[in-house]
Amino acid sequence: MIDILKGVNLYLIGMMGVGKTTVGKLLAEEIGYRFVDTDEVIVKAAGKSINEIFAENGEAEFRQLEGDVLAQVCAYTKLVVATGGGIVIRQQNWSYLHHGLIIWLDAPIQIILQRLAADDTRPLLQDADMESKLRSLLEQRQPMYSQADLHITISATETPEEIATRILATIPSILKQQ
Ligand SMILES: Nc1ncnc2c1ncn2[C@@H]1O[C@H](COP(=O)(O)OP(=O)(O)O)[C@@H](O)[C@H]1O
Ligand SMILES: O=C(O)C1=C[C@@H](OP(=O)(O)O)[C@@H](O)[C@H](O)C1
Ligand SMILES: [Mg+2]
Repeated sequence: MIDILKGVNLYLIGMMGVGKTTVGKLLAEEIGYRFVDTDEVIVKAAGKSINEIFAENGEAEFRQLEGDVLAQVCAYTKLVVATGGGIVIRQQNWSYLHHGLIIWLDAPIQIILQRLAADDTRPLLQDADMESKLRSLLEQRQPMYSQADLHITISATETPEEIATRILATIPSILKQQ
């Protein structure tokens, strides 16, 4: 796997709660890559939480920081990058994502709802009607997520380890197509 990837970065995209951060760490361990989470880099650089950035600086500034972080990490190789779910909405981010292999983790809304029902760290989901909010975000973003090189649909019972294994098993076939 390491040989055929030739150091190319893996970028995980997809909705909040699909498991980009969780699965990304496992993928990196498995293939001996370093793991980067764009949200973690932003939080460290800003010295405040994602909630605080959204509340105090606004979403537009968060998106600017997110794009800046992506541009910086693209200079490195051998990375698994877990992105934030909204990274796909800026067209210019795609020029960076396309430096590597883009993997869309996709899960039914019901799975995401279960996972994030008690979560208060995603400012965009602090809405009385979380399900409608998720549906409208997905509707808006789906055409962009579908530009990924690899589409992985997750079932309710699949563990992060199983998902990472499935991704790694599928990568050789997409590399051949490119
Ligand atoms: N395959 C899985 N099965 C069960 N729970 C999961 C799975 N993947 C992630 N989770 C849980 O779902 C929540 C969101 O996962 P996270 O990796 O933060 O998603 P994302 O980075 O895509 O927003 C976390 O509580 C995590 O532990
Ligand atoms: O979908 C989004 O717009 C967001 C997703 C979050 O990351 P995760 O996808 O890792 O939850 C985080 O970047 C921020 O709360 C905004
Ligand atoms: Mg994440």
